[in-house]
Amino acid sequence: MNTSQTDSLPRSLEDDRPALRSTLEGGSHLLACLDFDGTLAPIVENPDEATPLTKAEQALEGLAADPEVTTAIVSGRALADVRGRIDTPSIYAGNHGLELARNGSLAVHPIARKRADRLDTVCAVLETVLEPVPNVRIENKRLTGTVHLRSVPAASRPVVRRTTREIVEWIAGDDLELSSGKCILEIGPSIQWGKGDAVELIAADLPRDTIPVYVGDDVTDESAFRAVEPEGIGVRVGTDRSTDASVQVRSPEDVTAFLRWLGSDGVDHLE
Ligand SMILES: O=P(O)(O)OC[C@H]1O[C@H](O[C@H]2O[C@H](CO)[C@@H](O)[C@H](O)[C@H]2O)[C@H](O)[C@@H](O)[C@@H]1O
Repeated sequence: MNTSQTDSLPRSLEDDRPALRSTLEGGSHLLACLDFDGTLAPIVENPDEATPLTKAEQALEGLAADPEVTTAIVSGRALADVRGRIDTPSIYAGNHGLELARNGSLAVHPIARKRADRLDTVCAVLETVLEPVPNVRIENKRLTGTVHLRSVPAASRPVVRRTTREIVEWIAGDDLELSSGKCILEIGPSIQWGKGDAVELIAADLPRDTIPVYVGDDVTDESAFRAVEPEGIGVRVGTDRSTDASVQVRSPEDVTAFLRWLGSDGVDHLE
């Protein structure tokens, strides 16, 4: 990266500096995979208003300009949605890894594609049935769906959870399943496929001694941490629960500082 100065690591990562350097020394290329909400973009009440921090975007642009670095966004959002919010990386995985755009082509998980009509029906029925609940929001992402609870009054949340579970079971049986995230219920195909699988696919195209780095904040990011560790570096945003990431930072501001450090001091340690 063309930077004349070395940036500092976030204070919470200072103790990890020797381990980070020695991991990077093992490779000649870096794969930097970033989650979007809660990682590059602070969590906000209205999902339509999520925007990356300007400095985070700039730090990512700096990394992406380095020929020794490949950057990717790996998001729970629909691919087209997240791509419209940040356009720096060359690779995008959307819907928790069920769709992957790279090298000018788009791959969609075949089972997720087959179950998309059922997902669409579930979302349409939920729109109608949950309509009386104040501020509930159904995000139909074509391959997965999200029921947003953040603005729903606490007293109404149990009924939203129960109704969603019943409707998914009634319409899709075992073909779709429910999981949870930050104030959301996620509805998706019941298959063993997640962000970690997408990260492995992306890494398989890169030089063998690529060091994979994954930064994320939510439950679906855990499979990606497991995919990159221990040869690479998993960075969890948040300190409120246990994680398979080996390092933790507190906020998207810390992620920005980490990305800046990676682009200056970090890449200098690659072979
Ligand atoms: O994997 P990600 O890129 O982090 O996407 C996970 C979900 O992010 C979005 O929801 C979350 O962010 C919203 C905006 O800050 C917030 O209102 C919501 O409570 C969070 O859960 C997105 O809307 C979902 O589709 C993604 O699955």
